[in-house]
Formats: sequence, structure tokens, C-alpha cells
Amino acid sequence: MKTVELKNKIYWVGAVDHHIRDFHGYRTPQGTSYNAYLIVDDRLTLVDTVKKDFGCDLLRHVASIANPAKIDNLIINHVEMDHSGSILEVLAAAPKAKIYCTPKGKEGLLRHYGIRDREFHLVKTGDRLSIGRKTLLFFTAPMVHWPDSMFTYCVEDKVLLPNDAFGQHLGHPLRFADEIGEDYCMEEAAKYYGNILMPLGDVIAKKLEEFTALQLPIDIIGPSHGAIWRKNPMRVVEAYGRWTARETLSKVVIVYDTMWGSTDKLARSLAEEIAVPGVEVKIYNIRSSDNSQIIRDVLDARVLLLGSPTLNADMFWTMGGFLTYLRGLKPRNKKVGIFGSYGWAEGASRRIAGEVEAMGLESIGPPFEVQYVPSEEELSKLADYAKVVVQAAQR
Ligand SMILES: Cc1cc2nc3c(=O)[nH]c(=O)nc-3n(C[C@H](O)[C@H](O)[C@H](O)COP(=O)(O)O)c2cc1C
Repeated sequence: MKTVELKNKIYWVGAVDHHIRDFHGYRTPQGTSYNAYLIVDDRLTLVDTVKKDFGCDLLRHVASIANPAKIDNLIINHVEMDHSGSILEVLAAAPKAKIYCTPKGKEGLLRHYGIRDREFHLVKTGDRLSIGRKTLLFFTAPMVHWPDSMFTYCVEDKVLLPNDAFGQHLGHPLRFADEIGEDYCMEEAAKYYGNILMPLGDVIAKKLEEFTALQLPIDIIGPSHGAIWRKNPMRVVEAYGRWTARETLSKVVIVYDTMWGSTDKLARSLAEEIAVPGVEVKIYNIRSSDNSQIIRDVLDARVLLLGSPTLNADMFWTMGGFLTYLRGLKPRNKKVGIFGSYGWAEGASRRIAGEVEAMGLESIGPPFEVQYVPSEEELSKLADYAKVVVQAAQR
């Protein structure tokens, strides 16, 4: 993997983790990257590091451009270990490097690594650091997505390095979204937002407003994971505007599990009935699907249909796990329908309804339930239920 110049001696010097498939529970079928950036000026500046196992890649990349021992400034935009994990290795190679981070960043670095022998410079929004001909402007972004998070903006070059904001879990040999395929990168950005940032939507909306008010021109956005936005950097910023506003599409996501196939029959019949022009339908059997991908689709869906058989007077356990994950992501602005099959005493639908109510989501009506196997008559009633779902999706 070679280094790549973003603009005027600002280089990508990170690492690509092609083989990671599970990133703290987030499925990463294409791997991911840990993006760090080297800014060459009178004072050599490194922005972020990489995950611990990839420190040698980072230092090799830096060394191909400049002597790591000459690093003057190490900017830590975010303490999480995928970005700070190789900090001790970097500091050992860069004995005179001073650390720039937020006060929470320092607190986090001390907790994780016990760094004592370094000069820390604590920064806040609006602080500037001159590194020669270039100026770096800091913008604190607490809870986008940890308390320590901040953005670094390269003033003269109009390059924004916002760490996890606008990123994607995408390990690719190419660095720029316009080379990889912008639509593909946008899909991965949506998946990242849905699974990592969705619960923080209100905070992010406020921060974006505050950042936009600074009227800083942006030519390039270099996030800490995945592709760098160069051709049309505002496309992902505008998408964040829609996602934080919880805008939805005429889209229905069916999520279900089944033991003996009855709930599966209901789910597949629903998918067929709902599939009318203008309404997008996604169907996921939880046990054979990836929760991260389901959440990507939930992000902009207007309707969510949850299906489960009754097992031991409760919902099927995979649905319980899915709803626990969903609850933490604080979904809003969704209409929910429930369906399923039971044997002798319903339980699943009642339990799911309780969870949906606790999440404050709107119900589209009473659950559609059948005893054991759905009859032909029940399947034709399901077609009527599907019409209600279509109406809910179109509104
Ligand atoms: C281990 C087991 C436990 C079950 N527990 C209940 C129950 O507590 N209450 C009930 O009404 N049905 C119970 N059932 C029956 C199922 O809900 C019923 O067979 C249903 O039709 C299964 O739907 P499915 O084909 O989508 O898996 C149980 C079934 C199994 C296999």
C-alpha cells in the first residue's frame, strides 16, 4: 500500500485492514482502513495514528516521506483504539512530538496508555496551530462520536480531517471515493452512520450547524475510515443532513425469524404484496443476515415489519437481540408492524409490541398473527394487511 497525496503535501499515511470481518460487532465484509494523515511543512505534523497491529505500516508510510523522528506535532482527533492504538510506537519513533487534543482526549489517552513524558496542548474550537505556511484550525465535536472527538481543518488547503464523521468501513486498495465509486462509498457511509452515529443524530445535527456557520470552504474530506471525499465532498455532508433529520423513503424493511417456516411464509408473502412500484422492500431473516446491513436499511426506511414465532411464551431470541441493538441506536420516525405465528398462546407479538412502545415508535395497527401454519384465508387477509403497510410507506 503506498502513500497518497491529498493536496499540497498533505498525505494519507494510514493502513488498510483488508481481512477484519468483525469490528466491535459491526460486520465488515470489505475490511476497513485506519486513515492517518501527514502534513509536511516547517513543522512536520501527523494527524491521528492507526490500530495497534498496524503501527509498522504507519511508520513505514511516514518514513517514505519524511523521517518520523522529525515529527513535531501529533494531533489526536479521537482516542478510540483504532486511531490511537499505535501511539506509543509513534511516540517512541518521534521523541520530540507534542500532542494536540481536547481535554477529554488527554484524559482518554492517559487512561488507555498512561503517557506521562509528553507535552500536551489542549485545544478548543477556533484554536489555530501554525506549522509553517499552513495553519490548522481545530473544531471540537464531542459525541461525534466520543466525548474527546474533534475535527482538524487545514485552512490554506481547505482539507477537513473529521476523524470518524463521514467515514465508511471500507478496506480498498484505492483511496478516493471518485476512484472507488461514489455511490458505493455513499452506501457504506450510510451503513456507518446507521450503525455508529444514528443514536447521536441530534448532537451531530447541532455540530454540523455550528461547523457550517464557520463557512469554511471544503475541497477534500479525509475521514478516519474508508474513502476520501474529493470530487464532491459536500455530497456526504448533505446526506448527514438528511440522516440526522431522520428523513425517510417509501421503504419497508421486513426483519424476522422462524422455526418451522410459518413466519417465513408470512414474511415472504408480505414482501410480494408490498412490492408495488415506488415502494422499496428489503427482507431479512435475522439468523442468516448481518445486523449491520439490516440497520443500514432501517436508517432511511419509513416502515419496519417485525416477525417472530412464539417460543416459550416470548419472541424468538434473535429478535430479542436485534431489538436490543435497535433500541440502543435510538431509531425515530418509523412506523412498525408486527406479525408472527404461535401454537397455543400468543407471546411473541405482545413482547415485540412492548419493545416497540418502549422505543417510542408508532404502530401501524394490531399484530398480524396466525396459529401454527397460515391458511389460504389468512394469507388473503395478509394481502389486506399489506395494503395498510403500503399506505404507511407512501405517506
Ligand atoms: C421449543 C418450542 C417452544 C414453543 N413455545 C411456544 C409457546 O410458548 N407458546 C406458543 O403459543 N407456541 C409455542 N411454540 C409453537 C410455535 O410458536 C409454533 O409452532 C409456530 O407456528 C412456529 O412458527 P414458525 O413456523 O414461524 O417457527 C413453541 C414451539 C417450539 C418448537
